[in-house]
Amino acid sequence: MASEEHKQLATLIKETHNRLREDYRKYGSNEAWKRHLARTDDLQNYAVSMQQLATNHWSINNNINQVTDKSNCRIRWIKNRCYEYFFGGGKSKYYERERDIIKKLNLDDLSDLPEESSSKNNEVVSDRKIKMLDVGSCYNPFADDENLDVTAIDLVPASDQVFQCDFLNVTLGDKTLLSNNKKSVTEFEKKSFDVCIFSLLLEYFPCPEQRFRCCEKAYELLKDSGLLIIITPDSKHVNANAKIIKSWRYVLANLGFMRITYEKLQHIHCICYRRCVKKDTAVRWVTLQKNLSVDDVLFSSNGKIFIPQDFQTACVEEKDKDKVSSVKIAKEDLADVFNELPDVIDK
Ligand SMILES: C[S@@+](CC[C@H](N)C(=O)[O-])C[C@H]1O[C@@H](n2cnc3c(N)ncnc32)[C@H](O)[C@@H]1O
Repeated sequence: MASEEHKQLATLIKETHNRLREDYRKYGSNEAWKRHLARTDDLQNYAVSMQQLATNHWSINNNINQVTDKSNCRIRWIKNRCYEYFFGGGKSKYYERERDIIKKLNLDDLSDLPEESSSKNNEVVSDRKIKMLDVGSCYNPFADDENLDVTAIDLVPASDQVFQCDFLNVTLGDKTLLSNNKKSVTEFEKKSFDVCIFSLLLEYFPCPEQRFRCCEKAYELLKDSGLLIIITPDSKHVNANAKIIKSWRYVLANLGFMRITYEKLQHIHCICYRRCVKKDTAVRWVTLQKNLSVDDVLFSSNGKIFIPQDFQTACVEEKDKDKVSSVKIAKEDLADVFNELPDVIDK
């Protein structure tokens, strides 16, 4: 049973999400986002509540005896995948796989993809820390890991270790620049991160295009062979929203990301996408999909990342509405999912 305080914190988070979605329906994405950013007190309260829920309530409620698999939480899951990939040979494995695909398809010559040993793209990260960008970090849950060099950003940071930054609107360029007071990031250097984390981030946005824009930005910011790791809440059975998860794979493959790991834990989907050195290698997966219905909005709207909540609102464009009936979506409110995350949080 959730405590009174727990319920209050979750309610505040729900209300923030609901207000943003309501504004999106009324005013469209740009105006809704502007109004959202102007509610500075609400955002500050959201940041404090989110941090308290994650670090006090969810971790206290997390009955360790019931958690047989210690990786059954998002922060640990993310760290484990990073270690496997960057320190445990995963990066070389997928690099070689990409070379094989290119050879097989004669997509290109291999001059940009040299043999593993001499490859800069494939440099092993063992002699340095993994350079991580944690977007929507809130309180920097990765701060204590000595193998990670973390840049944590949030709209409204809950900790001094987190830079203020609106990822949707931040400029990407030749170098990373901070504001004069060193509290905000004003520009990010392209291709400068090994891994980019979206943990419980994408569903914050009410609009499919905004989620896509975040993924595009991650693509620009990652080095070749870098990882985008997405954690998204869903307490339903793995099959309930499988079609949506497949559509993410489809849309992100068209961007140049190859899905390399997928796991459904009790309350979350956990996914790793690898930024291919050659975009064509990722796009190949799309061309191999024979049974996708092009009439289905999930697979016909490039430039959009859908979540189940989109189909309970007026968020789908008028012209796409007929197609939505083919999508079986679990009726669920995102905000409720935040009440159900005890096993996801690890301290
Ligand atoms: C549900 S919280 C997740 C916090 C943390 N990543 C975790 O897993 O516990 C979502 C966070 O994303 C932040 N956020 C939303 N939109 C953002 C944006 N455009 N740029 C940066 N942060 C954003 C919010 O302020 C909020 O702190």
